[in-house]
Amino acid sequence: MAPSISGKVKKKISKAEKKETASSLAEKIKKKALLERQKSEKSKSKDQNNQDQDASNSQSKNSVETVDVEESQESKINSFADLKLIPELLEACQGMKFDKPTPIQAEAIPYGLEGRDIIGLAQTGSGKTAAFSIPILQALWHAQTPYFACVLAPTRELAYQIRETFDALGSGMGLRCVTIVGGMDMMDQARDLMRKPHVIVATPGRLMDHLEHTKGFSLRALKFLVMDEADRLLDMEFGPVLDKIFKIIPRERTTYLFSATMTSKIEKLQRASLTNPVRVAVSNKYSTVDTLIQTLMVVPEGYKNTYLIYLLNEFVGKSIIIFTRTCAHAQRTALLSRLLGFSAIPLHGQLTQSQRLGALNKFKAGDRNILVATDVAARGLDIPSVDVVINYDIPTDSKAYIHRVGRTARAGRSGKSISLVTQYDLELILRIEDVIDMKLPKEVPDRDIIVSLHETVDKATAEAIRETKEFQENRSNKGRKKGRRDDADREER
Ligand SMILES: Nc1ncnc2c1ncn2[C@@H]1O[C@H](COP(=O)(O)OP(=O)(O)OP(=O)(O)O)[C@@H](O)[C@H]1O
Repeated sequence: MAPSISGKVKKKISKAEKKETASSLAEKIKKKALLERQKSEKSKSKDQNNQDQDASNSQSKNSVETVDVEESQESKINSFADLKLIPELLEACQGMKFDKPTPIQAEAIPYGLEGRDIIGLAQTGSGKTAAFSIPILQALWHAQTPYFACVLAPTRELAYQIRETFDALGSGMGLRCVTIVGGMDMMDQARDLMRKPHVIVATPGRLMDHLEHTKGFSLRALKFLVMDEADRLLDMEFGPVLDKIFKIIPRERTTYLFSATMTSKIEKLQRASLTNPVRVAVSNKYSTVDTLIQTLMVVPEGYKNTYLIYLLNEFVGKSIIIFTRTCAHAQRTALLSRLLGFSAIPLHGQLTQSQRLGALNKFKAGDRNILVATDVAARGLDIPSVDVVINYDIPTDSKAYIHRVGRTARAGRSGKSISLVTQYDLELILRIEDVIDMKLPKEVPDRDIIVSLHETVDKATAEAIRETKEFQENRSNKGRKKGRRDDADREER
């Protein structure tokens, strides 16, 4: 046991020394905490990826009984007419300018029409939503019963988007579809549910609220359950509420799991209680699309915002999504961009639901050409015009990287992604390169421009930090109820 400092010696330590000791100690503690955090983040993502990897390595044999349908098989389906769809659906596809089925649609829809459970795996932007909507609508045409299908999505914005696809495809068949998500009025939703909708698109938390509290509403008649972004929904933070939902919906039903990145963990898939599912995989486990150009920029400490503004200058006028790890980063980065004359808007979980929908609509309409978002916008959002995705913060989960960059280069269009990499991110980037099975080429900015920008950006950053603090104080002063978060955005703070 190290001898403790004697009383006399202690007295001699001057106040200044104590302060000095304290501040260097604080510095040490901060550094240690940062290292701990990075270590735990790395080990968490390493565990996550290793588990996934282990399970996928051994998954084919002892996984849920499935039939792999690889794209390599020459698909017999070359047109929507080949699918023998009802005329109303054929006309809807034509109206949406769907000339021919995408690979996932050509492979999955026939199994759906046969009544099979499906695990659908296809790249981002490849038409998975229509792949699961069409068989449901074809079956609904012959059944015409309320509460026929329920689609679960991990975020509110994605739920709205899926509802739009159902409305468009079901436009000729008197479809009644409702969206049930957090952050919106419960009474309005209860009224919508009493109108006996055919299809319910929901985030799990709010759906469970209604199943527990809305009189007369039940899913006893349910025939189809879809989990879009299924691997995300089967993550632990949705565990308890999903288990409750699985307990009260009929086991006699058709179940679809779709995603661009699928979990192979057997127990997770079994929780979704699939019956002899067919696994339709038209891409390998984790792949990004070929029309996407992906690069990275190594950023020196303290220069991240300058590099970001350098890129915004490079891509002036383009439609850009910037992804950050936390709400505060999203708010601050949007404010910084606006202070420097860019048309940016934030989207994150600390905004009200109407602010979130407003931000997304402004971006979709082109009123703002830069959306600064947390991972609440990483999955599923389909905004055809997005030209560039910038990873301001590198995601700790490699799957989040695939979904983020998949917001561009959709439906065969080209797109670009750039990731800003600091010395703390090297391990994460190596893991991402390993998962997507490609080395991300480095881009080097024009040094002179960086130097000329740095001071201005630094000043604007200080102002953006001040305004972000103000935003967060106002928000907590309003005492916004800490409702349950539907959004699976575990890294939002
Ligand atoms: N057969 C088709 N022909 C042309 N465009 C299509 C077709 N099917 C879907 N699309 C369009 O492709 C875009 C992407 O579709 P969707 O959002 O369903 O992709 P996704 O695979 O679900 O993507 P993500 O994995 O990011 O959720 C949408 O704009 C959709 O309207």
